[in-house]
Amino acid sequence: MESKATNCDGIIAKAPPAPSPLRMSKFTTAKMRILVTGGAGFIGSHLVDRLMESGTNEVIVADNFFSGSKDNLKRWIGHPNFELIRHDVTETLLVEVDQIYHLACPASPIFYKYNPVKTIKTNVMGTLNMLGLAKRVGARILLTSTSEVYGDPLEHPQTEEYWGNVNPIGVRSCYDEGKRVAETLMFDYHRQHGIEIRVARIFNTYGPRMNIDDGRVVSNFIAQALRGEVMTVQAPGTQTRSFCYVSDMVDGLFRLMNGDNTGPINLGNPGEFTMLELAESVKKLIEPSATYRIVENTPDDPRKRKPDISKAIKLLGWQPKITLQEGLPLMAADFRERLKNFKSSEQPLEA
Ligand SMILES: NC(=O)c1ccc[n+]([C@@H]2O[C@H](COP(=O)([O-])OP(=O)(O)OC[C@H]3O[C@@H](n4cnc5c(N)ncnc54)[C@H](O)[C@@H]3O)[C@@H](O)[C@H]2O)c1
Ligand SMILES: O=C(O)[C@H]1O[C@H](OP(=O)(O)OP(=O)(O)OC[C@H]2O[C@@H](n3ccc(=O)[nH]c3=O)[C@H](O)[C@@H]2O)[C@H](O)[C@@H](O)[C@@H]1O
Repeated sequence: MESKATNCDGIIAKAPPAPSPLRMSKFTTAKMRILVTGGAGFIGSHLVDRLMESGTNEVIVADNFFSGSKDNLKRWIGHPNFELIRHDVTETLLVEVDQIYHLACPASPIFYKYNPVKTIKTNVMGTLNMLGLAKRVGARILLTSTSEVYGDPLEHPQTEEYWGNVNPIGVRSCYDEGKRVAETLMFDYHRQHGIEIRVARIFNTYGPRMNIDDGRVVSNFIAQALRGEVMTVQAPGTQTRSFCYVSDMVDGLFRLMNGDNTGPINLGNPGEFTMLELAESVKKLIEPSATYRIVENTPDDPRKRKPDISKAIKLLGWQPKITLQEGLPLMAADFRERLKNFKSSEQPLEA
């Protein structure tokens, strides 16, 4: 079967490995079989919901539960179309699938800096293993790369043509450079072996189900505001980010996987806010009594970030629908519920 996908240079790659004979049979009633690595995490579990709710897929999640949790998937455990495998992507995995969404990688800076060597292994060996699987079974593979490939950007907003400004030896490099190598591997497998690839560059995404102690800014501010703690704005507070609500992100990933373009494609919400503005929004929309203070920042924190999403609009017909003003209260409702449950499960211990 000829690959219709064009790569970033507009070049049509050689034909991909053939999918299984079952998949090619016009008599098959089999559902599309989809592997989601990192499917127990924040974005992954929302993606699993979307794939399972369609009713036309079998979904296999492979996750080592480093930053994800079975809780995120509890509504699907036991469903005949769903399988959950405890698996570390730095090891090989042999499963017969048609599509692979490769998300496995800790995403919060606190988590990815915890064991930086493991983060690099996850990005490099994990992506190699998933590409090897894609090659063996003829599956299409999508990598969730990141806006961090642009580093501390010298161009603003960031287009896909920008090559980035990344410190190769800093404390964020395990993630930033790891994802850059993962992208390189995707395109080399595409050019050399004809693998059908899709590369999404995701910009800061937030929403229900983020870990309450995830450490990223939106979850930190909301959890702090709801717990009556002071919000920690890292200096100088004028650094910017563009925040995308998770349902919009899942829709973008789905369109990219099922469209004809390899990417890389920026997926994010172009609305740009300083961290001080974010703290003010949390105060206004969620907890009027909330306060903030400026605290020390970490090295190499990008000073500004905003996606140019012209390609996603043109090639995927995609753009985010949910504004930060709409998304923050939706996330806060989920956090309120979970903090309440946490408190009530703590009570017997205190008694
Ligand atoms: N959320 C964002 O703002 C954002 C932005 C850019 C890119 N991304 C990318 O999207 C993906 C998902 O991010 P998220 O926010 O859901 O993070 P997350 O930490 O909630 O999810 C990552 C999942 O991968 C699993 N995992 C980590 N290392 C693994 C390994 N070696 N083997 C198997 N499983 C492993 C974790 O247990 C977790 O379930 C990541 O690849 C991340 O780099 C996210
Ligand atoms: O979107 C991306 O591409 C990447 O964004 C994140 O990186 P970062 O933007 O640094 O995410 P946060 O930790 O949420 O920090 C955002 C900003 O908030 C600030 N911050 C963070 C936490 C906090 O408590 N207070 C605070 O002001 C940080 O200094 C930073 O300027 C993560 O690296 C990845 O999830 C993802 O790949």
